[in-house]
Amino acid sequence: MSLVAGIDSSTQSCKVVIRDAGTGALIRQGRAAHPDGTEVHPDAWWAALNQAVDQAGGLDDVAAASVAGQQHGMVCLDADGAVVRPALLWNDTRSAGAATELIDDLGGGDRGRRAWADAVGIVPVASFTLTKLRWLARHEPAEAARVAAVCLPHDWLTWRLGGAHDLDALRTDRSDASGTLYWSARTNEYRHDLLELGFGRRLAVPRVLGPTEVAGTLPGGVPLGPGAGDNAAAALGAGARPGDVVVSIGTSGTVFVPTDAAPNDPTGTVAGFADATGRFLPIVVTLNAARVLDAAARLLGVDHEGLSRLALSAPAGADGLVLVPYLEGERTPDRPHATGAVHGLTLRTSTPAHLARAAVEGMLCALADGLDALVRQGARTNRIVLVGGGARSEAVRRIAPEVFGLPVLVPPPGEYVADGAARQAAWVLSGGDEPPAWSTAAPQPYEADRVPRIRERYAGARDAVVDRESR
Ligand SMILES: Nc1ncnc2c1ncn2[C@@H]1O[C@H](COP(=O)(O)OP(=O)(O)O)[C@@H](O)[C@H]1O
Ligand SMILES: O=C(CO)[C@@H](O)[C@H](O)COP(=O)(O)O
Repeated sequence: MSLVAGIDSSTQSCKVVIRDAGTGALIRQGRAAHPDGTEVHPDAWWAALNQAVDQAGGLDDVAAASVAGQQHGMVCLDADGAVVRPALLWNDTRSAGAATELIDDLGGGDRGRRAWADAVGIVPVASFTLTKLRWLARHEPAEAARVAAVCLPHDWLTWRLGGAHDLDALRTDRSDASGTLYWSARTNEYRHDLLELGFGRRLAVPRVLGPTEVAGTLPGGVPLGPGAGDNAAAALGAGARPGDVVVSIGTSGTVFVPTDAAPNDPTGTVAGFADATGRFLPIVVTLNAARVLDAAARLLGVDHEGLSRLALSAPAGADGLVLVPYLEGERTPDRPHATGAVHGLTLRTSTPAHLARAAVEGMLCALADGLDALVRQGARTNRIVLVGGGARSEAVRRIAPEVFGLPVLVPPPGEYVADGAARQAAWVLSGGDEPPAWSTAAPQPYEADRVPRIRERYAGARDAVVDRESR
């Protein structure tokens, strides 16, 4: 029996799974927390990775390993390979102004957005790496002057695992490269000109590998796969089939479908990422998902189970109470400075149950808006596959079909991003055109009639929010 390791360095924690390369059976696992905040030194990810690997019984007996991770985070290295400053993460919105400037640089407004979508398949918002590089160049010129190379969280961790020091040894994969604004999933090429436009000069960047190319080796010669962005890895781990829309409720909320054709959405709502199999991954991402539930539970003084029970005890639509979930600002829609809001308070709706229900519905409505955008881009949508920490909530599982209007399948709770990385590692070993077929446990189906008034009421409320107070 050969074993493979899959690692997910996500926003809140690092998760490691060790699986049988042939069958996919779970053998061991581990996890360790990451620090809070939207600016994190990569050394903290390295420490968590080592802790999670130790908890998973080490990597001495694995035949291959791959790292997946949160996308877009700006990891800047100097000429000696040292980290220049803590990484700005995907959910750090300080570069919102830089995103607007980059759109202006290519003609401004709709023209600028279309130019970016045509060039690299995505339109600048604060999440994407190049906006962070522009922010760095403008606000920290001394640090910017030291930067010799830029890479992403999963690239850096793969490089460290391989014991490399040389910037030439940096590797990435198509899925993560496609979220930078300086690599095109459609042409499979870097746009060094756009990197220079954003940062002011060219930088070394990782070589972009195909789905089963080797990115380095662990001590002892064990191959490291190319890795992937977390959503592409989740698609691989959840075994999404044509017509399956994956909805992941983690720190971010994501809605995506693997496709053969590159999407092109000049509004920027649908990002044209690549997947981890050589295809594409049209995706809509929100900044507010599981943490909205965390916040609602905190506000109501209950745990997740309590929140779920409360939400399910209120009527569908919460008698008109609507929670707009922009607690971290928002990326889709592009409202980086927005705050959340509660609308429809009456004596009747002023109960913990109504608020709990409104929190679940509001978070899901934002994702359902994303699903509509994917459909406008031609996505086939037969059913929802619900994953991520928030999918553990019974209320989320039962309310999701009412909001999405599609059957919802919930695979057994698991670490689908780490599983996708493990499956990629097994694919590196097996070779061939397709990843190994792993048998998966049957998902739990959830069906309910669509309740149109939930989304209608949300649509009437979602723009009525105020911006964050400037600090
Ligand atoms: N039963 C539950 N109900 C609602 N949310 C949950 C539940 N269990 C975990 N979560 C939340 O899920 C989030 C973690 O999910 P995860 O997918 O691991 O996130 P990430 O990949 O962004 O680190 C946390 O915010 C956690 O509080
Ligand atoms: O920004 C994106 C994708 O565009 C996020 O998916 C991040 O990659 C982090 O995801 P989680 O840690 O919430 O899974």
